[in-house]
Amino acid sequence: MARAAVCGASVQVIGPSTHFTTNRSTEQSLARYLPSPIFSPSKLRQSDRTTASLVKAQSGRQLKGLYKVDRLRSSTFAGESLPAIQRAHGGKKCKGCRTSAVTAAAAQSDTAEGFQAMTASPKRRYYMVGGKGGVGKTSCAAALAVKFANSGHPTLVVSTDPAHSLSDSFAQDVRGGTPVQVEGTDLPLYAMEIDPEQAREEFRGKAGQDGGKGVKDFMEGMGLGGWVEQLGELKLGELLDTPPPGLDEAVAISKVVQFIQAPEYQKFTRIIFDTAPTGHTLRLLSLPDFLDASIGKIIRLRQKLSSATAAIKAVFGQDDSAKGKNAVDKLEQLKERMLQVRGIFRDTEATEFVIVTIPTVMAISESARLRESLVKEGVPVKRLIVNQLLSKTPTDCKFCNIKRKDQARALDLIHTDADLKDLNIIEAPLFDLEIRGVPALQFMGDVVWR
Ligand SMILES: Nc1ncnc2c1ncn2[C@@H]1O[C@H](COP(=O)(O)OP(=O)(O)OP(=O)(O)O)[C@@H](O)[C@H]1O
Repeated sequence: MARAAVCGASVQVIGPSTHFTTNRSTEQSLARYLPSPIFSPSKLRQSDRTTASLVKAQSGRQLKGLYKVDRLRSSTFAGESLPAIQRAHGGKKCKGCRTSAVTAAAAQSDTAEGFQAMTASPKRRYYMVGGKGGVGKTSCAAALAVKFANSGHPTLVVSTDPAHSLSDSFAQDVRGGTPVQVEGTDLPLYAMEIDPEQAREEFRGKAGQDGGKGVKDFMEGMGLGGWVEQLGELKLGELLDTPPPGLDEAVAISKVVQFIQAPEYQKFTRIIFDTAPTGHTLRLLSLPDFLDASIGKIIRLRQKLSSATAAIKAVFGQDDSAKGKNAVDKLEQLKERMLQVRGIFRDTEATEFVIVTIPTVMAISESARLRESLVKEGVPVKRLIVNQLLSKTPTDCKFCNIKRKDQARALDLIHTDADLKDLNIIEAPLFDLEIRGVPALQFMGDVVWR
């Protein structure tokens, strides 16, 4: 993961109807999300002491006292700098950076559905958060999960990205493939990372060990060469032994679907998927159709050949035949679940894909391609989060001013891009500390999701 950027000593968020302005650093503002017991005066710096009274005055749900200020401080804070910023300032701290305001304008259009509307329905809703690698998908997904849980919705956030960072984001181990209650809070908040290797194992069959060659030879021998081409497309062996990119995630998501249909998980009314970077997601989207067509062919073929048991034995041997059947059965199961996944993806009532980007031409171009593909696949998209934005107010920091102009140009691109301009654009600031742990996520959630 990239280190969080640090330029900007205060946070100012301006929305159409709400104004949240503070002259404190993110770290200080964040202190209000911490439980009062941790504010032992001896442990606090002067700046924290001033916010301690704020915390005490806070009403509502309190986080359990697991997240100490020291722990929050272990990451990156204002005063440290990104190497590039340091270089721009000859290795010295930048006064301009320290005094500039990070501004997030939650520029929601009048027709856009705000967070309140997102929480309104008691029915289960799915949110898929995706975009280019490293833009802040996990942070936005986890922050949304905390926010939903905070608004009373039992929430499950699931990472289906084979390179997980949900555990890092919550600063807690949520690996293991089953929902784990998030510590440090009494919120109805659960998280899980799917172990791709474990999921893959479940679908790995012996029939794939020969790369599917036995199946092809057999079919050619049966005068069914025409099917071989189509089977070649399926790459049965690869599918089972070395799954193509996207299959891990498909298996992972289908596992989640299986999970959330179980009675004990019916309680979750908000389910958030922290998805893999764009390329994976696009392949994943086309997988249900691919599996449907390819596995469908195999299944039909099996039906046609059911009388040819002896010939099957000749190719696979008694045992291998059984294993081959088992593998195909597993694929059939996978196909069924993938069809359910596709159903969820395309359910405009229940599902929304949230694209996260950063204000760079490359990330925006990728977001536009993602949106285009999502439209083609019939996946509903309403929102685009533009993350890590610098304040729009010029300061005496030369580097920041150049960067700011660069970001403004990138933002203009969004507003004119045919694939993106109709989306509800949510502008999220670049915070001056790394977003990590429940209090930080809660802080981010309150800024981004409004
Ligand atoms: N608005 C922000 N301000 C400051 N830091 C941020 C912001 N958004 C994300 N970060 C930080 O950027 C890093 C990458 O974020 P995150 O893991 O959420 O990205 P990702 O898109 O999920 O990455 P990957 O594609 O690797 O899964 C983390 O250290 C996170 O704390």
